[in-house]
Amino acid sequence: MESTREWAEKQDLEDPLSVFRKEFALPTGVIQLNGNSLGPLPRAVPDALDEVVRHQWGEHLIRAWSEDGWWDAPVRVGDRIGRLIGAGAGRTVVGESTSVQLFNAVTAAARLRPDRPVLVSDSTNFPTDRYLATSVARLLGLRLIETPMGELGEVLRRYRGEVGAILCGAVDFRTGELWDISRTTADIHAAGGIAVWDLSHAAGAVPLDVDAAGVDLAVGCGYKYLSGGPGAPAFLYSAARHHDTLDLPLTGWHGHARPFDMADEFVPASGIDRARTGTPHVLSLLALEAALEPLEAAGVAAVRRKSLRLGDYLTRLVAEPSDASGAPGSDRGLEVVTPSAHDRRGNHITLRHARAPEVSAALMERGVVTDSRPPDLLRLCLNGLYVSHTDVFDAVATLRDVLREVPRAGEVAG
Ligand SMILES: Cc1ncc(COP(=O)(O)O)c(C=O)c1O
Ligand SMILES: Nc1c(O)cccc1C(=O)C[C@H](N)C(=O)O
Repeated sequence: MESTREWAEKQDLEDPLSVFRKEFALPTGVIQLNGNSLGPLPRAVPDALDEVVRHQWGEHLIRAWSEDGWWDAPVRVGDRIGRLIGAGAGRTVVGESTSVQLFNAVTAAARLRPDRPVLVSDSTNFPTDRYLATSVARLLGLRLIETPMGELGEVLRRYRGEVGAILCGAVDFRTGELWDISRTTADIHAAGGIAVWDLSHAAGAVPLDVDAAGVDLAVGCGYKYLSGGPGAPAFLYSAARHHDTLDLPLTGWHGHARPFDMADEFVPASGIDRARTGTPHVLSLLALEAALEPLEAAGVAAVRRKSLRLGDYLTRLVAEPSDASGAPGSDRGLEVVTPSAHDRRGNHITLRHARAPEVSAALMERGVVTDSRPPDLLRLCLNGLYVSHTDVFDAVATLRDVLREVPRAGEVAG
């Protein structure tokens, strides 16, 4: 009987991934369901940082750039993230914020199609993506067309021959909807465009194969499913076929072919090294590197399988009668927004409730960490790497308690 806590506990006992939970320093009494915003602290990180700070920086000083591998870290960590997203070696670099890398990638993509006057941007994407696409269009004098992902095909048909860079979000940060990267990229190529994907809500959560999908450029956060910590550097991927012609706007000296020549002119490095910018944020970068270990050991495919099971379990529990009167969950004003099909959803489940911000705040007070997005969306991120069936059971039980107290819009609490 999956509506009992005992059933959930049994699933956890049989779960091969349950060993990975102890790799994270999860606070007692807290259920962490917003790893799509900030992943929890991997236990390996404090010791790794201690080593970097006290030993490498403290004792080796500038020698650490070579002796401790600081110089190579952006590409070394890039290769490790590359393996998680289906990128061959030498195609992914780590550094800067996601926003900076989005600017870098979209500008470079538009420059790969200098004769194309239109830049397309996913209107359902995270705001920073949309703001940056707008800025790139202004800077390069391009016409910006914003479209929801569901209507991209129509836009590509209408502007065929005119579209250059197209910036898409792989997973809708609000609804959790997952888009077909391979098919969409093929459609973009058929229209002569360059596909730039924001993989922030997909990397480390959904099995990806950016090389096989023909993705041109991709960017993603280091602090969500990669658990690299607040402000962890982002990654930038570029297909190898673009490396020689990639004209990135951020021409920092670490991306120079011979940085220590201290030459007058910028000559881009070959390969993905040209996407390096300036001195990397070494502490954050090495924290991210240490954070990757549990995910690498578990494997994205296994984590995804479990996360999908957890998502199915959560939606079934939410739909169950919520009280003795037999009222189904939806009668408490809840609606599941995220598509149920596995190939159409990312790793968070979004519920609609008229008072989502209050519900999320009340859950937080009771130790269930979720978040809400305006105006009425409650997001619950189910990362199979550290979230258990029991967590889901307890979170839904708490949600029911909260819904008894938080009235629907226009309803008096009772
Ligand atoms: C899809 C997406 N892109 C980008 C970002 C953030 O960019 P940055 O790390 O620069 O704040 C987020 C979340 O904050 C996001 O969800
Ligand atoms: N990046 C964040 C931040 O700097 C502060 C608070 C939240 C975030 C997030 O990551 C939000 C997240 N990208 C979202 O999907 O809404």
